[in-house]
Amino acid sequence: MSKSFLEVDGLSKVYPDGQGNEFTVFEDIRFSLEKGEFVCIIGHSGCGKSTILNVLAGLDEASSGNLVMSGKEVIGPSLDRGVVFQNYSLLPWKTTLNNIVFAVRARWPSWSKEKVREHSERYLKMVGLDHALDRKPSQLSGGMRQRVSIARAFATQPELLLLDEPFGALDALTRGVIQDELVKIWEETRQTVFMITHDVDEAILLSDRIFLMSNGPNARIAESVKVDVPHPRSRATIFQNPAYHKTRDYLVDFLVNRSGAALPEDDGSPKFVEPAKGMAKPAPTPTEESAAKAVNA
Ligand SMILES: Nc1ncnc2c1ncn2[C@@H]1O[C@H](COP(=O)(O)OP(=O)(O)OP(=O)(O)O)[C@@H](O)[C@H]1O
Repeated sequence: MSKSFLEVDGLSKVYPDGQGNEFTVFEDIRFSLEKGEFVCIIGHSGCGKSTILNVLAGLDEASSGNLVMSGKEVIGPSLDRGVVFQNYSLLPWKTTLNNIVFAVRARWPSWSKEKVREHSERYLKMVGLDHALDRKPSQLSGGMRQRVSIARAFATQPELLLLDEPFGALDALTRGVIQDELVKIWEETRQTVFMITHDVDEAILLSDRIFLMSNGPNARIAESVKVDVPHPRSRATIFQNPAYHKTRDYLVDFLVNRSGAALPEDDGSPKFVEPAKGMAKPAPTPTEESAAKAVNA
């Protein structure tokens, strides 16, 4: 059987609850990613999204389970996995360009100075920052800093890019502009991305698939939702596609009505659903009996 690029098998995270008992944040998390896929994960606060991302990054350890990328077990952090957090972590004493150069040089130590510079500039151009190469982070807006962080992460071409709510701290207008830039840079590079977001529209704009997590404790990745909207996508036109609305309705219904009790398949893998082909799980129509119970409750 052919293996996927990334295989996550039976991951769980358990903390002591401070009263001598254990608290299971999530359990039996199973999923796979294919090379070049963009997958977002959505779930209510506290279900364990950041913990899963940190485990993928090698910055945290799972209590149990396996993680295999390109046939090799993932242990500890590596340049093969790049991370962008909500709060940009640029080196304040270096210019925009040199923040990228620093990372590119670490990734390819044998490259010439010219090649490193040309490569770094190309990625800054992709996020519209070629006019700000010589500015220090303190001379950039929050949105510009986050664009540098994204350019830096893509420029080092990690096998897997992990984005933890990268736009969470930005205002809605800036967020929209950078979402379009992220679409553009991903269209050009087609890197494999795993991203956390709380924004349903952002997830649909960016993803090939969206993982839906049930609420914690004992959270699971219950569903894998296909986003059947052709690439290239743009914020300005995506809402014209009927698949966008069907997918959106499906996600909102999950988050509002179903995330408390949603379960994956019996083998632990997420249920695969394609909302564009019709609501895979319509809300149950109330029967006379259930309606009477609801009225009398
Ligand atoms: N060091 C720790 N000790 C005990 N519990 C922890 C620790 N770190 C995280 N947790 C708990 O693990 C759970 C998952 O946290 P995590 O940050 O992964 O959730 P999340 O889904 O990313 O949340 P949010 O959407 O709010 O960012 C939370 O209930 C949190 O309180």
